[in-house]
Amino acid sequence: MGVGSKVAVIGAGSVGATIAYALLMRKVASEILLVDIVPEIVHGQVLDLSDSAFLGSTVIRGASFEEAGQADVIVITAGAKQKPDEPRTELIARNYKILESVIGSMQPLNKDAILMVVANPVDILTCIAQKLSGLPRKQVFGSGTYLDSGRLRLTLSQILNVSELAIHAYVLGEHGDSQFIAWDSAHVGGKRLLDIPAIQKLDKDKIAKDVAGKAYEIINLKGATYFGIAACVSSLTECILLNQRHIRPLSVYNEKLGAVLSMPAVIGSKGIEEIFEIPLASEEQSKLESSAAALKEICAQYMQ
Ligand SMILES: NC(=O)C1=CN([C@@H]2O[C@H](COP(=O)(O)OP(=O)(O)OC[C@H]3O[C@@H](n4cnc5c(N)ncnc54)[C@H](O)[C@@H]3O)[C@@H](O)[C@H]2O)C=CC1
Ligand SMILES: CC(=O)C(=O)O
Repeated sequence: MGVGSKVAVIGAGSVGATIAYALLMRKVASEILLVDIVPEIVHGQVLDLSDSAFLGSTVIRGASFEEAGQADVIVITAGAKQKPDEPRTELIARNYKILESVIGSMQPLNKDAILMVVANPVDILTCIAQKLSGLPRKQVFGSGTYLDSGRLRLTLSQILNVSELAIHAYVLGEHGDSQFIAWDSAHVGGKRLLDIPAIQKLDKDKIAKDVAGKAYEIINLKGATYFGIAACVSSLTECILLNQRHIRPLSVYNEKLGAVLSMPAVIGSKGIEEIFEIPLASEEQSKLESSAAALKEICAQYMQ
């Protein structure tokens, strides 16, 4: 556990509360501060979550926006969620206002805070948060395609019958409809995935479609997704508090493309320590560039 470390979770709905629960179970922070615009939600979630806190020694409590702004790690989940079949980008008008209000209410922010954006559309909101927060860019990133990459690794692990942890394969670009799989750089146990016969005969377009469509499928069935993202955020928080320097596909600013979107990045106690340029096939590079162009344009509209 990061001794004395405080993690603030803004937005105590399904995603915020499940992240708080995952953090409690993972025992990574000393204190979790839960914040929401609706005080009754915070009160109810804190009462419920505190019943699970005996499994660790983390304190969970409600807090003000000002107090949350002084935390070591601030996770922003506040925002509207997708309706069935609604693309994430359609949330931008509603969630831009919420993000502006949340960041404004937390000012002045702890200058060393790491701000992790989870609310959607995560790439565009991260781009806006980098500007509004006033923090250095390396301290502000989004959960990006870490969740999508986990969905891909789960599928591949079932095909190859090996642990997900043995598979190094990324979904990159937008955490949304224009995402793509970086097949060319993917490997398992030191072997290129594309050299393995079981992978060669796969319908890769179908895999990409299923991975990108998994959130839609879950939302159609039960209204929201929250367990997968909670696992990702609790793991990223641990990585920050313990300076683990794992490489994760996260929404980060790409200098060359002038846009925020997912690339593999080293994450540690100072936030994004380095962005990893990985080899992409020419078709993958084109997909990355067109994702970047679309995201850059939307972000620019909100930055004027
Ligand atoms: N990046 C990712 O991979 C994922 C992102 N999400 C996104 O997370 C967001 C939250 O989803 P859910 O928790 O399911 O929604 P939810 O509706 O259950 O919770 C949202 C919470 O935000 C609160 N809120 C609204 N305005 C606020 C403000 N100004 N300040 C503080 N709190 C405010 C609401 O009161 C509500 O409690 C959505 O944008 C969703 O699309 C969800 C799953 C995965
Ligand atoms: C909702 C969302 O962004 C996801 O589950 O991927």
